[in-house]
Amino acid sequence: MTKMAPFAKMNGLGNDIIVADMRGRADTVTPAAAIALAADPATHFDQIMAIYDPRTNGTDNYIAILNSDGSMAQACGNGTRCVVQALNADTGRARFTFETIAGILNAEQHADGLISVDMGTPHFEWEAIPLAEEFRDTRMIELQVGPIDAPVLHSPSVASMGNPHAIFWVDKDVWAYELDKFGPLLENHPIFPERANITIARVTAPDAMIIRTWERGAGLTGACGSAACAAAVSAARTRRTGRSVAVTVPAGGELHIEWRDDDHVVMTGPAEWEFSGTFDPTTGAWQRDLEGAA
Ligand SMILES: N[C@H](CCC[C@H](N)C(=O)O)C(=O)O
Repeated sequence: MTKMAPFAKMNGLGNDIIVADMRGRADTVTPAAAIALAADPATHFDQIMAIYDPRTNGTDNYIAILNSDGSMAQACGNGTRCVVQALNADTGRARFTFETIAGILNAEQHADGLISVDMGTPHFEWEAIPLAEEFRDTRMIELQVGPIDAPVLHSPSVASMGNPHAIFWVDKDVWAYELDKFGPLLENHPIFPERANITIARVTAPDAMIIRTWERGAGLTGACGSAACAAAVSAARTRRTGRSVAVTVPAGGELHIEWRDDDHVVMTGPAEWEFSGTFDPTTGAWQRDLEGAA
């Protein structure tokens, strides 16, 4: 049996996150361990954020992101805020530079407890998202669900925040759509060779929108930070909003997204600790820490 590793069950606005402390170890969190932890209702998560020792000079930690189906994700905004809060509690530091498979990102915990993550720059080229075929205008690609002459959802914007996103604009209440039914079909549509995170978005003001997301590899979630970023930049690009937007997420609560003039997207929001335990990174066997234990 491998040595147990500490973890914290946390959430970022209802996005269920496990922060796994893999610092100082040579082993990794396996897809099998992720699938086992996701299957247990007590530890069910949307993403595991595994914190490793740094691989590159100038970075604090390497972070691997696993979805609940065991696949890897390039970005997880809500999870990154949870990592910052966990490391802040451990080290007292407020600013961090992380490396992920998608690159380097900076994050900071503010005095009021909110956490900002610089999610990097968005990409809109069809090859970058990626799409299976060329689309000159990624503000509105040809894709629809429902009857051909009366589609329920159609013409999404597509964007990469390191990971692939499609945003369907709607006028009605976002809860009126059967995202549990359409999400899996769209996530796995052949137009998305690496699958995609699927969001429906309703703009409610020039600086506000409400979204729901079907996440690649995780399904319906309480919130998806990178989708909020992808929706905000897509809304600004299509002149639905300005570059500073409050995004309401399904679990309730808001993320603030700022698309800065230097093209970086900065997401600000809370993170919440739920409980701590230890787990076996190979099998996913776990136990809860005793309440009040030192
Ligand atoms: N919940 C995450 C996104 C996970 C993305 C993942 N589902 C994928 O791209 O495979 C967030 O807050 O950004």
